[in-house]
Amino acid sequence: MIQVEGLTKYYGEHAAIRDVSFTINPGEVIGFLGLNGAGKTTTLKILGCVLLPTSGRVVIDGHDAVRAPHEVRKRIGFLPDTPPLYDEMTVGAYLAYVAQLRGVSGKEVRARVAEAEEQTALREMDGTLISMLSHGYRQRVGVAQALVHRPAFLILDEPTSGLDPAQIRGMRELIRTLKGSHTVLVSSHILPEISETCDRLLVISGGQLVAQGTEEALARELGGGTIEVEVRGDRAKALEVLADFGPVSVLHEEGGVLALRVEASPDLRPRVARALMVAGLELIRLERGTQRLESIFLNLTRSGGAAPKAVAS
Ligand SMILES: Nc1ncnc2c1ncn2[C@@H]1O[C@H](COP(=O)(O)OP(=O)(O)OP(=O)(O)O)[C@@H](O)[C@H]1O
Repeated sequence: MIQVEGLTKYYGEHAAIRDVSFTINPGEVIGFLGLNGAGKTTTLKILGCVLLPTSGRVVIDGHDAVRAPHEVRKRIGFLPDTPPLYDEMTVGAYLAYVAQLRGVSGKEVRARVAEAEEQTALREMDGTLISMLSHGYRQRVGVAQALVHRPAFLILDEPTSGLDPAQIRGMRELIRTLKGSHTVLVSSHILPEISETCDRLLVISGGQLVAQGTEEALARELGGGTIEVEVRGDRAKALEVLADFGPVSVLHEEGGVLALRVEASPDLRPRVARALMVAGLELIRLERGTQRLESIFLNLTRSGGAAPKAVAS
């Protein structure tokens, strides 16, 4: 279990994070969501034992990150925003070096390197110089170095940053395969990525944790969420009916069918359906919108950290 209590970090006069507290249970995959400069990297570096907090504490499986960093480092694997790779080494040699640094015994090193390469689909790159790797493969080596000592807890800072769509899909699949065997904290400012891979979200804004919970629960608590409908009939009437529920946008219009999105809680779907039918519109489709997480996120971060703290589960 990971317990973070009242974590604060000042850079000079500037507080990068303030009074951040959360708990992560074994086996959970947690998304750490925030805009640029929100304080994600600072928090993750403290959890990764590469930065000391100004105040507050991090306890991992009963070990305090400041008082017992060695114990904590054994239990965590950290992919920083820039992976610490040595260009002049081969992938295999680098991973073996990292394994030894992290205390893996000499006779186990080869097996652990092979295991980490297997997990990150790097087997065929074992003998390749790191300087020859594409950005996507370098990210994978970054994840492999975080896994090589078999830590229970993995911290991944923006693992998909700079990857192309195919590589992003590969990284998402990799994170999914780690689910169950590892506890994972993965940061991102890319919403769909977090939504697809994580069990629960921590949302940080202006250095403060502004919400935590499942996507469903946050949508419920914070009134975020959208409803999408397709209707046939009087266009102006459809817009008028939906505007009673929230801001409306037109998604597309084809063959007399109008697709619309309204920013309203998906719980209101039965009322929206009734209102459209009462207004004489032909209802073709009505469902929970896919932009749900984005609207929650924008609601939470719009006020730059002044949003009320919401805990939902
Ligand atoms: N070494 C540093 N010295 C001074 N200020 C810093 C330092 N590192 C970060 N900051 C500031 O602390 C705040 C939080 O930065 P942090 O890098 O933790 O955010 P982030 O959420 O990871 O952002 P990004 O997504 O852009 O990486 C920002 O205002 C940043 O400018």
